[in-house]
Amino acid sequence: MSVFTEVSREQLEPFLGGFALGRLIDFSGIAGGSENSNFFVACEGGEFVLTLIERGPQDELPFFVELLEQLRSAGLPVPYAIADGQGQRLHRLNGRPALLQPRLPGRHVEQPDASHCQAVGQMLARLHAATASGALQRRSDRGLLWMLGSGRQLRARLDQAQSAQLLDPLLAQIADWLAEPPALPTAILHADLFRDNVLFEGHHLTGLIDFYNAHTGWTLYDVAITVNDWCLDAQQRLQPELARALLAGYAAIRPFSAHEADLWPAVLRLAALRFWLSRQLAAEQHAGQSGVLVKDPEHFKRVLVGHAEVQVGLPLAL
Ligand SMILES: Nc1ncnc2c1ncn2[C@@H]1O[C@H](COP(=O)(O)OP(=O)(O)O)[C@@H](O)[C@H]1O
Ligand SMILES: N[C@@H](CCOP(=O)(O)O)C(=O)O
Repeated sequence: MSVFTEVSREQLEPFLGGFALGRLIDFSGIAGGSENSNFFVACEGGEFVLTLIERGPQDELPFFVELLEQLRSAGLPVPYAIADGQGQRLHRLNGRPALLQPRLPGRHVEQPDASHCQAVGQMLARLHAATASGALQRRSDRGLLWMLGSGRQLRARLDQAQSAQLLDPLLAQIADWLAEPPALPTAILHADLFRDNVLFEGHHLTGLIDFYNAHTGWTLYDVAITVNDWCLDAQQRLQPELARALLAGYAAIRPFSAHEADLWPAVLRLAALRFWLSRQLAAEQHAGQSGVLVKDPEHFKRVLVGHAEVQVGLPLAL
């Protein structure tokens, strides 16, 4: 499923009229998304992406508009909400909040090599550097407390050996972190920088998209989320060459501390658990529904198992 709310030419033309982008040439729904309704829109004045927001707290949309403006000002290749002739960036179309953004060039990389991973690491560090001041803040609805609660529910469905091996140590760690949060650097995290949210032209990174999970958090956690998607082999174990390249790309801009290096194995597992839990939840919510793309929760269980088999430490400056 990708377009939840259809848009007609009769609705789109007057909407676009407010932006002075020339005549509408063509538009089509985008099949790739899972959260919102997205359309590629071609006008005489250029190529755009129209997003109708389907879920999530709508009063938080100004946060995302502001975040993307801040990242754009820092020179990152991100989409941003285009202002109409009245200076409005947030709109409504067909009963939904609507944003019009530039269409970024490039394609998703299915099978990254070390050079792609290094570029992703660098770009993630730039994202964190641009937001580390703390001027913008957002709480995650999938933070440690949510993971502890959802993890305990998942535990009840696993056999004892599996929960003892995979979940119990991690849930104990989360409880400790909640009681005494570690002092780690924070910034705004993308928090979902998977391959389907990055665009490349060859080896040139041309776009970061889909910031709707962005929130304030430990930058190390964002690195872990990213490594857990970009740097795996076919059995969902870390591929050391790819992980080293991504971490080196990141560290060239934001060096890691010894404290981060100590916590890295646990944070990497935490990041795997987060998506195991959210996929499990989605699978249960959408069980039996046709047309809804449900991603395999077991994938992230295997990532967690893989972290016990292959480890790649953080590089530290000498
Ligand atoms: N600004 C953009 N430029 C180019 N392609 C985009 C842009 N925004 C979205 N897309 C395309 O649309 C797809 C779905 O967008 P995404 O924001 O990931 O949707 P969802 O939030 O529904 O998952 C992306 O995978 C990408 O191919
Ligand atoms: N990239 C994620 C999907 C986004 O996570 P969400 O549960 O916060 O919408 C995945 O592959 O599971």
